[in-house]
Amino acid sequence: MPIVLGAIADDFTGATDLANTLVSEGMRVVQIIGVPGPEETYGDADAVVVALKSRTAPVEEAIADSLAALNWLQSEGAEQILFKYCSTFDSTAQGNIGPVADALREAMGCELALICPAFPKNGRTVYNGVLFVGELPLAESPMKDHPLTPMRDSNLMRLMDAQSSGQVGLIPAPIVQQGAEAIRAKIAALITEGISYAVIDALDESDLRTIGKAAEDHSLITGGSGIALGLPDNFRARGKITSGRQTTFAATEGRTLILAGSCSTATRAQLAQAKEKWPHAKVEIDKVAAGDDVVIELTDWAKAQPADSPVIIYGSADPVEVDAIQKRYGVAASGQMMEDTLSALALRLADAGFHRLVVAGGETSGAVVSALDIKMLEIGPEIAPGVPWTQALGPRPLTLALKSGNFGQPSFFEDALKVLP
Ligand SMILES: Nc1ncnc2c1ncn2[C@@H]1O[C@H](COP(=O)(O)OP(=O)(O)OP(=O)(O)O)[C@@H](O)[C@H]1O
Ligand SMILES: O=C(O)[C@@H](O)C(=O)CO
Repeated sequence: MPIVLGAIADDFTGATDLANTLVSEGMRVVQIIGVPGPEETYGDADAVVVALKSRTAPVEEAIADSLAALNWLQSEGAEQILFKYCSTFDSTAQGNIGPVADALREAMGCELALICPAFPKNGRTVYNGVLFVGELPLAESPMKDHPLTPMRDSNLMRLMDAQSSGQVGLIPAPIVQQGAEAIRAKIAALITEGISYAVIDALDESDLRTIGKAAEDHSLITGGSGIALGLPDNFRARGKITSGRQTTFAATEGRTLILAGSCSTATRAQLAQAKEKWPHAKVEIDKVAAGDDVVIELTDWAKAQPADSPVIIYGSADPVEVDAIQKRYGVAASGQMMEDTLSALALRLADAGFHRLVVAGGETSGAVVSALDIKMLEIGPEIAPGVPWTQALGPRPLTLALKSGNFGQPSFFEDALKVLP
C-alpha cells in the first residue's frame, strides 16, 4: 500500500513529536532516520516521517537532503507533504526554514504554503503572526538564549520574509475562527496578491483542526506538529486510512541511560529533579577540549553504578556557562564536542547493556541516533505532549525517548520510566 502522508522533519525529536501526533490521530506511522535509500522498506504505514538533521546544517545540505526526502516520499505515493520545524521556529538568521520551504515549494510547484508552528498543548500559539511561548513572545522566552539558534524576533512574517524568497501574508485569528471555508477564501485572495507564504494564527487545537481541514488539498504544508492534528481526518474521510492507535510495543530489557545535551530551561529543571534521585555525571567541555579521555572515564563510571538505577550523563549548562564556553571554543565547535562525546557514550554504554535511552535535545538526539546507526523507529506510548517512547527497528534492539529540549514537566525523566511496560 502506498503511503498517503509524507513528512520531512528538520530534527529527530521534532520527527518523533510529529509521529506521535499522527499516531494519536489514528495513523500507522514509521519514522525513518535520514534520507531513505531507494530500497527502503517500512511495512504498511499510512505515513512516513523522515527525520533529518537539517535545522542547523549548512543551508545547501539542508536543501539537498529535504529535496531527496521529498523525492523518496513522492515515489512512495505521498499525496501530501508536511515540512515539520520547531514549534519555536528554531532557525539561524539565514534559515534554514525559509530556504528549505522555498526549495520544496518550487519543486512541488506549490503556489502558497501555510506557516504555523503552533503547539497549544506545549504553550506555543500564534496571534497576529506573532509566536508566543506561554505568555511570552518568542524573543522574550528562554529561546532567546538557545546555544545554536537564538530567537531574537517573535514575528513569523518578518522571520519568514528575511529567510525566504517569497512574499509573506497573514491569515488572522478571526478568519481562522470563522472556519475552513473562510480560510480557503483568504488563501485564494492571498494567492491573487502574489503571496507565497501565509502565516496562520492558531490559539488552540480547535483552530489547528480547522486549519487542517482547510488545507486538505494543499500539496505542501509547513509547521510544528500541531498543524498535523487535523490531517488524518481528511484521509479518513476519503477512506484512505482505517486503523486506530498502534497498541503493541515491546520495550527492550536493559539498563537505563539518560543523556542530556539540551541546555533549555525545561531540561535543566528536569535534570535538577532527577539528579536528586539517581547517579549523575557532567561532561566538562574543557576536559574534552584538553584531550582527556572523557568517554572512557564516564563509561567506566556509568558501568560501576548500581545496575537497578538509571544513570544520568549530561552536558547541559545555564546560559552564562554556555556563553563562556562558546567564547572559548566557538559556537559550532562547543556543540560538536558535546554531541561527539554524548554520542560516543551512547554507543559504548549501549554495548554495555544500557538498552533504554532517554535523550534530551534535538541536535543531541540526532547525534546519538546516528552514532547508534538506527535507521527506523516505531512509535510507542506517550510520556508527555510531543514525546513518545520509540523502539529502534533493526539489528540493535533499543528503546529510546527523544525529548525536545523544551518539552516535559520537571518530573519528565521519572515520568518516562513510569510509562514503560
Ligand atoms: N555545556 C555546553 N556548552 C556548549 N554547548 C553545549 C553544552 N551542552 C550542550 N551543548 C550543545 O547545545 C546544543 C543543544 O541543542 P539540542 O538541540 O540538543 O537541545 P535543544 O535545542 O534544547 O533541543 P530541541 O532542539 O529539541 O529544542 C547541542 O549542540 C549541544 O551539544
Ligand atoms: O516542535 C517542537 O518544539 C519540537 O518537536 C522540536 O522540533 C524540538 O526540536
